[in-house]
Amino acid sequence: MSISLAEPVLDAGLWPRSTRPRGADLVVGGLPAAELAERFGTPLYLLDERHVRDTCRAYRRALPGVEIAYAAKAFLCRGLVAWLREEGFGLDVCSAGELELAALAGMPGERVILHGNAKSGDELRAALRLGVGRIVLDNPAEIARLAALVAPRQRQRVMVRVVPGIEAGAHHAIRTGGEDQKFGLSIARGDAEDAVLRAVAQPHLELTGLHCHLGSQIGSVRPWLAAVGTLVAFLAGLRDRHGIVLPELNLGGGHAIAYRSGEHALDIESFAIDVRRRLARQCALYELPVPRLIVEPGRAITGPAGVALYRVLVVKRTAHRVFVAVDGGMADNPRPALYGARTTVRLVGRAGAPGTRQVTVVGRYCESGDVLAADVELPEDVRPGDLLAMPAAGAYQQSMASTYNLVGRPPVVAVRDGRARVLLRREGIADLLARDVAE
Ligand SMILES: Cc1ncc(COP(=O)(O)O)c(C=O)c1O
Ligand SMILES: N[C@@H](CCCC[NH3+])C(=O)O
Repeated sequence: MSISLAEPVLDAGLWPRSTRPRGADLVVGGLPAAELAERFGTPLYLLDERHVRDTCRAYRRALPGVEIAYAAKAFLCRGLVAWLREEGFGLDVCSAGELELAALAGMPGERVILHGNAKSGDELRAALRLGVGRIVLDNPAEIARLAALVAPRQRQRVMVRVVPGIEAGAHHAIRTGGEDQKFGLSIARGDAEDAVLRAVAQPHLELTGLHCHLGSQIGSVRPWLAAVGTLVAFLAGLRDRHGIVLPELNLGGGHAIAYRSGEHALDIESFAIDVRRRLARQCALYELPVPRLIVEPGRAITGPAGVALYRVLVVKRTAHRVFVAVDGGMADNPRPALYGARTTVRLVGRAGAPGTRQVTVVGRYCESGDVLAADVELPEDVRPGDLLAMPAAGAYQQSMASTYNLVGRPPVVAVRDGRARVLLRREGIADLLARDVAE
């Protein structure tokens, strides 16, 4: 049986859980996509609040006793931080901007973890002022710099980011566990051990443990199991050689989600069971106390809860392909251009012709590489004015958006139980011009 994309069939793993077909439209968070596009304009990003909250609860159920810090770089705004705070999550931040927003949104400082391979003095000072739970040290010089900033009677908790020498992640640009990259300190070269010794020698720093982040969009538990092996062996070495026993282990994020039919998200329950079992076994082997775990998922929390809506402006046939040009593109979603990322596209708001044609969905920006979805099937009568929806749009799209060509960034609207609430408003030309202060 052949199924046309115009028919109301949904791949349940791709769209926010509240998504339902209604005629030719999709209803998300109880609201028809076409109506939301009319009301808020396009491009438009929707975020299903219940989906975010349900995912947080699934993580907490799967990982009792584990500290979970959402990676703010995936997407951040005050409304989201309020949901995360209520769901018992912390926040992983990597800039003074993310840090200040977290504080403004009422995230308790002790639940915040500051990262960064090149933190500025202002960022370190802001972290100390706001009382962040942990600062993750990424290079030896930072250890003395931070220690010098801590007030005389204060003690700042820190972790050391280590490189376990494990390659994992969907694209070379988002792999951070291998030896040849800018983040962290190599265990194999002895850099990590040197940093641990420097950190424990600082009376104003309290070293609580190790951090490692292998990469992003990792679909199998295996790389983390390998990392646990390496990290526990290193912990045992620290104890044997220096009498240092560290009580915490932060395994970072990187949990994969599905962008297209047939792709699988990382199974968080298997992750929880397998990682904890491996950790317990390795620690027993070395007679080490089992460290308390921390994880930092970003994409897995907000990615699947998001939908991007675009309006078709132009359909152009060339000798090579049919281009469907929409009113957004690489500035609001740079992932296809940066990582060759592939996504799903669906016509919404009207029933298309039963037959499909292969098209390339492109953006409106002045780059030939501004391709949102190459070689996808859409109804053969796709035309200007049509509305296209793309799922799994809640992470690393808005947060990496730019104002290229002086086009403002789209709004983000939370949907829940038939109600819509603007989280981030559309950036207008006045916003863009306001930065330009020279006469
Ligand atoms: C230190 C750290 N933690 C967590 C994450 C979150 O990654 P993801 O959104 O893939 O879960 C990242 C980004 O890859 C990171 O650099
Ligand atoms: N921006 C990347 C993820 C980077 C994670 C950074 N540590 C993506 O869209 O896949």
